[in-house]
Amino acid sequence: MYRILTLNNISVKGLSRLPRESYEISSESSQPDAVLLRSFKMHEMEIPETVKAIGRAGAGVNNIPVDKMSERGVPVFNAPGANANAVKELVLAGLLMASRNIFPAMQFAQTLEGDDATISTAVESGKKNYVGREIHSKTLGVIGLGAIGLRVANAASALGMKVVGYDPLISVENAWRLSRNIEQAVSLDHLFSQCDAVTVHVPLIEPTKGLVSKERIESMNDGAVIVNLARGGICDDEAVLAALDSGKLSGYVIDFPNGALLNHPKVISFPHLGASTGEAEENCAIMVADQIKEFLEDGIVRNSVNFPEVVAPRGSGDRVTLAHKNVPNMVGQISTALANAGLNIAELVNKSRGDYAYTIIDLDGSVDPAALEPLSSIEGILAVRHLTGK
Ligand SMILES: NC(=O)C1=CN([C@@H]2O[C@H](COP(=O)(O)OP(=O)(O)OC[C@H]3O[C@@H](n4cnc5c(N)ncnc54)[C@H](O)[C@@H]3O)[C@@H](O)[C@H]2O)C=CC1
Ligand SMILES: O=C(O)C(=O)COP(=O)(O)O
Repeated sequence: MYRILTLNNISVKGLSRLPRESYEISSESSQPDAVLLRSFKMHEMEIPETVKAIGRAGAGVNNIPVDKMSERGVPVFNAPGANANAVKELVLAGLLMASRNIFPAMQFAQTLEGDDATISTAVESGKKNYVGREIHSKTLGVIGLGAIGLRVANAASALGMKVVGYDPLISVENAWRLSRNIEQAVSLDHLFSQCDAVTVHVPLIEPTKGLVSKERIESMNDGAVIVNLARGGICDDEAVLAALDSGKLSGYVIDFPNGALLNHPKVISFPHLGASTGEAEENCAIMVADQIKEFLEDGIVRNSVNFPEVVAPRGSGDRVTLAHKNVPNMVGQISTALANAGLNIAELVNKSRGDYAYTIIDLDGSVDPAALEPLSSIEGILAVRHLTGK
């Protein structure tokens, strides 16, 4: 029986991929084999030694101590692209809300009273206070052309915007999928200097902290809009508020409000709503539950953010998986330890990614677990698992 600890509500469609005959799923499991979560902040949590994998039903992993898990040989999985359409749609909604003063105009409409003729008169005289700007022909900068940024860039271009993109690490696949109408910005400074609106779609990591800075905002066109459905901390909030007050910016759309932003009339705050659609919640939960199942049952690593992708069809014998440091002679030492134990390797796959590597070994027949004990004492080995033949 595998034990799964859930730290957030995970879509039932996803959880149903883990059959109850072999999976016990609980929000209170004390010795879990794996953890499933969304935005729960794990940094302060004592993560039990029994945890072999963590599955983030979503994209961002800044709520998970990924480095600590890497050192324990624990893969952290996410669900790339599974909520990207949901975020794209809310980005477009936010951009339109900011451009057309939709929220204050709605608030005005809700205050109207009287008979139909009175309301109609008030509507016609009041609307001049909410005149907006069209997004058509305006320039949108999209920072980060991953699953979300790619979709936002293509959709905005289809709506008639001039789109400029920036992503020095863009994947080949996404570069192919990007509309050829999207221009490539040579630098972030160059992007900001030509934009009427900028939307950020990068992870919150050291190089992206404060990326939307005072200087860059000042270089934008007057009355520009910033959209941040990525993470708080990517924009310098103090600079954004000053630019809203001076009129340099006309709107700020944020999915991660804080005390300073909440009451500003030009800030459009959403309660971290980007991925909150039934479709996205299901997609994410299904993807990550499948990946956790494959890992627990077959040691397969797919869509991990800290270990390489290692997919190998299962043989009939026992399987040994090893998460280890990416240093010379690991495979040599592992093979020697197995040979010393009299074990014959049927298949071996080894892949590395940065400082870490992962090896799957299929053995001939079944193996006494004691014979595998020497593997754990090889320097640089982080986690060893023995999966008995199917
Ligand atoms: N508001 C919400 O509910 C949601 C927010 N997010 C946030 O959006 C972020 C992006 O999500 P996805 O597009 O799915 O991730 P992704 O991993 O597909 O795309 C991220 C892109 O950012 C690029 N990038 C990384 N560092 C960069 C830098 N310094 N400058 C420019 N580009 C850089 C990468 O090359 C990659 O193409 C997530 O990390 C998460 O923080 C994601 C989903 C939902
Ligand atoms: O996928 C992400 O990065 C998100 O921010 C979505 O978070 P959530 O799963 O809605 O708590």
